[in-house]
Amino acid sequence: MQASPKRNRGRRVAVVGAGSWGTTFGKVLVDAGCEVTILARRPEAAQEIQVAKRNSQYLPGVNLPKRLRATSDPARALEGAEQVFLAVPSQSLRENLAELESYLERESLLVSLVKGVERGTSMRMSEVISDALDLDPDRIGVVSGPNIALEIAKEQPTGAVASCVSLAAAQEIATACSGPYFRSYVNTDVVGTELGGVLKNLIALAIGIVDGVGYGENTKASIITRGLAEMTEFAVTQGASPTTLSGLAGLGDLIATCQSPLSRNNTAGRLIGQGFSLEETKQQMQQTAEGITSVGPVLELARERGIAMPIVQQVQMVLSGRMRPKELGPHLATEDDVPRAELSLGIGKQGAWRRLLGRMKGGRA
Ligand SMILES: NC(=O)C1=CN([C@@H]2O[C@H](COP(=O)(O)OP(=O)(O)OC[C@H]3O[C@@H](n4cnc5c(N)ncnc54)[C@H](OP(=O)(O)O)[C@@H]3O)[C@@H](O)[C@H]2O)C=CC1
Ligand SMILES: O=C(CO)COP(=O)(O)O
Repeated sequence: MQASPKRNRGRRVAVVGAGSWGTTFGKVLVDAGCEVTILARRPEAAQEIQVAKRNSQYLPGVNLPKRLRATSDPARALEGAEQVFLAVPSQSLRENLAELESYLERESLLVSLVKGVERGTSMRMSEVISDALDLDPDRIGVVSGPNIALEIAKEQPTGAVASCVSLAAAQEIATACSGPYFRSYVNTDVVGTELGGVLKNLIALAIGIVDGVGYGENTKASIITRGLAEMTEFAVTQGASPTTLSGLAGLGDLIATCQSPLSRNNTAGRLIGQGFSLEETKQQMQQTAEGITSVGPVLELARERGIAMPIVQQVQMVLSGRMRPKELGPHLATEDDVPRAELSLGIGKQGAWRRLLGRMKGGRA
């Protein structure tokens, strides 16, 4: 690795979460020149990173930088941190923030690296942060992109988007996390950047499922392409710009996650496609697969806005055992629908959507 960039010299930041992404992101920040402390919930995990410069559970075989610090003490981790990067599972973020609130610096930026939505509220993580800490949106950022942790931990080059409604804050975040192998671009479309990361997980589950069944590249290409249309329509109805969904945080991450056997969402889908139940799959997965918990809240929001997401709908039906994996395919959702223009985003409420809603009655994944 090249010498640390000077522009981040003296910049203190913290990462909350010592799993595969929190640890990798800590390394990205150190290699970008920041002074980084990771907050781990288990003292032994903090100790291993701090002393052995390893995280054997989540990043086997990876040597972490000497300058990367870790602790399980929130006061020590957050002291002086001008940016706090959050890398815990979406369903625990609210309770984690409540525990951290009293240790946060008054001016610090809170940056979500989390790619899920909250069950029960259907909130995006930036909304959860705002709600839990009563922060102004210009202190809340998001970093998202095609960022498979293990590849980045091995210093394979990639890009991401740092987003905040304040362009100046987005630039600060991007500066902190741009280094020799990780380049951050900026935008102010927090909704689009965040939803790109959430929605690609659902399409990656679909890809994993059809892969597990044994379907080939035509099926997967159809799902990826129609999946991007579903992602874009959904995100736009939530206030996103469509261009964000065709950038790194949308299409970029969709490609990475759908292609990589390292993706946990893709892997979870593959196990289900091979015939394992959702419970068996969760037991086999030792890491966070956000798509499994996001599918319900996303469909809830889609229903509220009256938009159809046939692929995501089918993923939910497969996860809940109401559809066989081999039935999942973009063509099945439109078999009794009126033919329509391929590039139209609007999927409409008629035909297949109603039929799917009918089949859905009786529970959710
Ligand atoms: N891995 C990746 O390639 C990427 C992941 N992300 C996103 O980052 C987020 C974190 O994922 P990732 O690091 O991969 O997940 P992992 O499963 O690898 O690690 C989860 C981390 O969160 C901790 N944790 C689990 N439950 C709780 C809780 N209730 N309270 C506090 N901490 C908890 C775990 O601690 P413990 O070890 O003690 O259980 C562990 O440190 C997800 O939203 C994911 O989508 C985004 C980009 C890339
Ligand atoms: O978000 C990711 C890559 O950008 C990681 O995807 P998984 O959570 O499916 O491993």
